[in-house]
Amino acid sequence: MTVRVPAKVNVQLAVGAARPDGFHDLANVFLAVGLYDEVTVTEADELRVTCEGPGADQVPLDRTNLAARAAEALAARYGRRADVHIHIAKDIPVAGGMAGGSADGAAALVACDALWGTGASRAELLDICAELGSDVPFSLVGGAALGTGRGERLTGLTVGGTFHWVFAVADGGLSTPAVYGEFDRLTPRAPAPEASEPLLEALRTGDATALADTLANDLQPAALSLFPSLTATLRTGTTAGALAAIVSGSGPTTAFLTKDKESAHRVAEALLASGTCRAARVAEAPAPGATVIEPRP
Ligand SMILES: C[C@@](CO)(OP(=O)(O)O)[C@H](O)COP(=O)(O)OP(=O)(O)OC[C@H]1O[C@@H](n2ccc(N)nc2=O)[C@H](O)[C@@H]1O
Ligand SMILES: Nc1ncnc2c1ncn2[C@@H]1O[C@H](COP(=O)(O)OP(=O)(O)O)[C@@H](O)[C@H]1O
Repeated sequence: MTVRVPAKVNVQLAVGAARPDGFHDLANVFLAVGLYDEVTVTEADELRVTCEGPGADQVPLDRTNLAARAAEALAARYGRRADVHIHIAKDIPVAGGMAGGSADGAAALVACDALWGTGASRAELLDICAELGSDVPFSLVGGAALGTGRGERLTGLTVGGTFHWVFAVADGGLSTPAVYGEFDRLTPRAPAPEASEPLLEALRTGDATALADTLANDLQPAALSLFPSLTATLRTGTTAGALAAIVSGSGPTTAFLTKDKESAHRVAEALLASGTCRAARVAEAPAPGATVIEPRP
């Protein structure tokens, strides 16, 4: 059973003050983008995880892997053993602020559900996703959604067109808790987070210029503080013609919104030539959430 699952970019990430449980309340506008991991699950004697692709050496293969945790959570709920081999074909940058681990968790859950024929409802699967991590429910649904609470409570959003993006993959990663910690240090009195109406309108109408004017990431100053060279990457992309440049989530991947496909390829070439990133990837949005691709439905 093979499931394809997309990466995400946060077109708005409004962050409130730290809560007593250590998490932050968010207004998190997720957009799924067309960079995908593929997770294949097959029956085995015991739970085992393998991984191939860029950054595979940084992916844990033990029970801390989000895909393994997803399989165990579903198995526990249905009183069975999670005896599966999970193979992850990685294309989403690892530790890059594009929710690669969350994507693999959601994909493994959908794959195991289909393999075992559990018949779990969408609501049940979303509950398990929320237990696994704040970003995991969005990886399941894809498209675009507003995440509130710690990001796990989703409201689907309409997207009225295709957006063209470039993602600059940085040399190295950033830890999500470290970036939230730096946010707390830099923002002693964060206001309550609210979704931006003009941004939601730009998504609804599919207007790239309007979306570019409204992109906002409250974690960006913290990511730049921990990874100062990203400033040069952001500048390179806008100089090359991107409509806007932003850090993706907690970073260090940077995201560039462009007018069309041609412009995206020009920006990607300029980013690569500048030497300010390790790789530049072109992708369209929105993309569908975790979907079974093999056996063909
Ligand atoms: C920042 C975002 C933006 O979408 O993603 P990335 O850019 O890292 O992919 C998310 O908020 C990351 O979500 P996710 O990576 O699922 O986080 P979790 O596993 O739930 O939590 C990891 C840690 O991040 C911090 N955390 C996460 C979510 C949240 N609303 N407030 C937090 O403070 C906490 O320190 C927590 O212990
Ligand atoms: N299936 C997985 N793929 C990638 N990373 C994983 C996975 N499971 C757990 N992790 C851990 O999650 C951390 C964050 O990785 P990732 O989800 O790719 O980035 P981000 O949280 O920045 O979006 C990694 O450093 C890794 O230790």
